Amino acid sequence: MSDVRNPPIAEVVNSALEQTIPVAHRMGVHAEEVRRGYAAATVPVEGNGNHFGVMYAGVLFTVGEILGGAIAVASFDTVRFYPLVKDLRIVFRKPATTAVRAQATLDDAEIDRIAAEAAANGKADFTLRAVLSDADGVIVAETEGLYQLRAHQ
Ligand SMILES: CC(C)(COP(=O)(O)OP(=O)(O)OC[C@H]1O[C@@H](n2cnc3c(N)ncnc32)[C@H](O)[C@@H]1OP(=O)(O)O)[C@@H](O)C(=O)NCCC(=O)NCCSC(=O)Cc1ccccc1
Repeated sequence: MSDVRNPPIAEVVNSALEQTIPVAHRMGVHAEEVRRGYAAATVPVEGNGNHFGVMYAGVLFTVGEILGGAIAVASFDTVRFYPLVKDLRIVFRKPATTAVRAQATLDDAEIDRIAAEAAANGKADFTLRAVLSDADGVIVAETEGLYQLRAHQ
């Protein structure tokens, strides 16, 4: 249940995405569920194809990578800190011919470590792994990103 003053975090993320990363919004990347330690986002196949009729690699990269930002919004103090990505590896396991859903988790102990380290040092690195699945639940790609939570200057 939400109201205008207290929208669900996924709505906050979608609004922020539209404003701050419009290229991802234009792809149709949409945060579906976001809470402390968990983020899931989807992207449609329509408009996101490539030269041999499957989802373009950059679209898969984007829907996986964006979870680092979404999970940070729900898990950390974004008034003091912002997330960035330092490194991201992606494995393309199967061609994606349907909408794709990406999801990632961070456990409580890791969230606490990152928050404490960022508070003490002004920055904290963390690894986030995402799994990308098609409409039949087939894993089409996996990502492993090295992110940093960094204090605003
Ligand atoms: C900051 C760091 C990650 C290095 O960190 P560390 O290894 O811990 O090293 P250290 O802290 O020592 O800093 C080293 C040097 O960097 C300088 N510096 C710091 N900040 C700034 C600044 N703002 N502008 C200019 N310079 C800055 C800092 O002063 C220092 O300079 P110095 O050596 O003293 O002269 C750097 O490699 C970097 O900016 N890489 C590019 C990252 C990038 O562009 N990613 C893609 C965009 S994210 C995205 O789009 C996806 C996304 C969306 C939503 C949510 C999540 C993800």
